[in-house]
Amino acid sequence: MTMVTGRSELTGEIVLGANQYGKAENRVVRITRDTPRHEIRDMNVTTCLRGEFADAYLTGDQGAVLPTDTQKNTAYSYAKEKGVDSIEDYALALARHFVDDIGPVTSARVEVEEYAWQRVVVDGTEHDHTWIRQGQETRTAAVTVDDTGAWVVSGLKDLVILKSTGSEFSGFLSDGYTTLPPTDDRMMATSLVMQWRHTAGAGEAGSVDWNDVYRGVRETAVGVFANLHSLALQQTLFQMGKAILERYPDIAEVRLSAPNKHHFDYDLGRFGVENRGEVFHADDRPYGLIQATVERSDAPDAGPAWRPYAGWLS
Ligand SMILES: O=c1[nH]c(=O)c2[nH]c(=O)[nH]c2[nH]1
Repeated sequence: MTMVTGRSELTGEIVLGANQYGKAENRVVRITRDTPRHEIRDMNVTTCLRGEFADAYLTGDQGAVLPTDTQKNTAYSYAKEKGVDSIEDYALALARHFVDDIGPVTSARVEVEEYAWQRVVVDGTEHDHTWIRQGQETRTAAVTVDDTGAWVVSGLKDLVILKSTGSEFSGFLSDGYTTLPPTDDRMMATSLVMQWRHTAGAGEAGSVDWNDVYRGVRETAVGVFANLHSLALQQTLFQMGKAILERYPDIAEVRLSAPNKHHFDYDLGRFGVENRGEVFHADDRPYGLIQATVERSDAPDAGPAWRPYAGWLS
């Protein structure tokens, strides 16, 4: 961030700063059909290359540039060649290929979103090749590979969760603009975004059961949300992160972001009707946005683990 201090004329040399490029949002759907019972993995795959690409920007020389079209083709081909046992392993294979096999690439980042499908049940029997899209919840993975190692951040987003009691909010600071009444019984709802950084598993392929850890982390977060009597969404987020770190020693940190999806008691008193937390107005905006990182004091350095592609350069 640049501080604006007043009018000045800058005369320094103009140079190319950080740069990266890739193919964003390849919609890759992989069906495994080796048996009559098919499996589906539905992904949104983003590839990003970092390396010796300055000439493309400075002179237009494309000699070092692996086209984004080729990156797209590789993402689709790897879904077939390597399969998609987990989005983490798929992303690691793809990122490693770009770093190991494409000369000018010094670092590759692959970001994957996965959409969940639920097998339909027809006449009491699970159907072999038909599914229904499961809500808006999305599983995510962001993998970075360079010559020195690999970093894996797993996550989820848009997990919409609500509890109708077991939440309060009171004792807050108040000033002349404060109108919010304290409450010891409110609805609490959010659309949770969570990412967790692994310290293990980036080495040997198959050394971490990413799918199993994902299920466990999600289960832990949901359990805390449901069972903790919450004094604030802030407290709930910290306890979620803490429980995840306690359960998984290989996870270094958890980042959580949670919009407070406000549900206000609708004033039925105007009609002489009592409303005891039974009828709410679900407000979609504005919303409180509560965010926290829960981390270990001895967590190893994050390196490029959080350096994003889809977003902006950092
Ligand atoms: O859990 C909450 N945290 C807040 O910081 C806050 N602020 C607010 O108005 N309601 C809430 N609820």
